[in-house]
Amino acid sequence: MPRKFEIKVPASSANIGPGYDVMGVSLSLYLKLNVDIDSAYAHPNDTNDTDAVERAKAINADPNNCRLEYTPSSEGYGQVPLSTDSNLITRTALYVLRCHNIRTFPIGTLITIDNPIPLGRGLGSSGAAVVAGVMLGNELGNLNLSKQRMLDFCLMIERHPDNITAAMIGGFCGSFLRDLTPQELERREIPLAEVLPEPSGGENTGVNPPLPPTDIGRHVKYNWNPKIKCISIIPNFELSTADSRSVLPKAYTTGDLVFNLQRLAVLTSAIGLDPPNPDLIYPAMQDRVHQPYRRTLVPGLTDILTSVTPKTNPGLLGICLSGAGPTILALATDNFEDIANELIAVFKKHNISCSWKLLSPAYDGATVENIA
Ligand SMILES: Nc1ncnc2c1ncn2[C@@H]1O[C@H](COP(=O)(O)OP(=O)(O)OP(=O)(O)O)[C@@H](O)[C@H]1O
Ligand SMILES: N[C@@H](CCO)C(=O)O
Repeated sequence: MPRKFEIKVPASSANIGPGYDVMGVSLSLYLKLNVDIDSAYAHPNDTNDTDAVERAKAINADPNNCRLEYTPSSEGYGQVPLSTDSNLITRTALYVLRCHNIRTFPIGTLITIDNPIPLGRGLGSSGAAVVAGVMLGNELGNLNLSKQRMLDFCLMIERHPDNITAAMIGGFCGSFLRDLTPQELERREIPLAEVLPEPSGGENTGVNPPLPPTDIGRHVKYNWNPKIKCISIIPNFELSTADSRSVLPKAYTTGDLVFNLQRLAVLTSAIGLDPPNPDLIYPAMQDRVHQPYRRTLVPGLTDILTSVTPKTNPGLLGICLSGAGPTILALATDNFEDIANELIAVFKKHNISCSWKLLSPAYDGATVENIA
């Protein structure tokens, strides 16, 4: 049966200052997958229709029966792999399908991806790609997995829960990973290469990958005062999450941990209060667990985090590094353009140029809509 549907997954900003690997907010910037399945695409009747013949060639050349395209305006266009064995979204979908004994996509699958989320900038591009891939596998395999179960699959790939929980569930979320039994832990710590084999080998690969343990992640959704908007200042360079995690220490002092825990406890409620209080939010967004160590990777970060305040810029509530950086997230109720220009000017002093976006929380999280 031919079928068309759209998967939509929001960007996200993780940590929000003190909530390293714990907090995240989804943002109104959406990765979209347009999926069109018709077995007739693989065998066109009209051999004079050059588009149909090209489409069939691409589908039949792919070991997983799929033609994958990005819109030319997409972030990552010409950069991300289009082979379904290598692309993060389709590899993730194949992982989910193979866990359920389905080896490839349905014959004649066309996927067009529109991605406005900049890659490697701290706006959860990989989290959105993983969530989209898990939802794609769920739809293509008619698996009827719940969002809670889909999060387990996401956690086998992106192993911290903050971005993926916000992207899947929507809104302002807190999350943790439950204690796993030694057997479950062994399964979850299987190297990524064994979860997502590359190349996948199409239908000739007979071995199923490891199923995730059940209910790995636990989460809550906090209130977010809708007057609070998210200004994202996006520097023109990429910083991979892996590199940005590699500079963090293995242990912390009690003083630094208590500093973060105190702020985290206040911030989770302060963001829902009305009116939003900058005297509470600005200091509660400070952090001693990741931002101080990432200063070496983001020129100007110390300046940004200290020189632009609610006193210098009315309307501003708080500032932090977005995810692993280098994007800066500023929460504000007013004067968005002035605040953005001020932050861009600080980066400019450090020879970094930036673009900016005014975003809001994406309350619905990831969605699937049937088109036909
Ligand atoms: N839409 C996409 N299609 C294919 N691959 C993607 C897509 N989005 C992200 N990726 C992959 O994820 C990588 C970026 O992931 P990374 O975790 O380093 O940064 P991020 O997710 O943007 O930032 P953060 O996790 O700090 O929010 C890209 O280089 C690319 O390999
Ligand atoms: N909590 C993660 C988010 C980025 O994926 C980090 O800061 O490394």
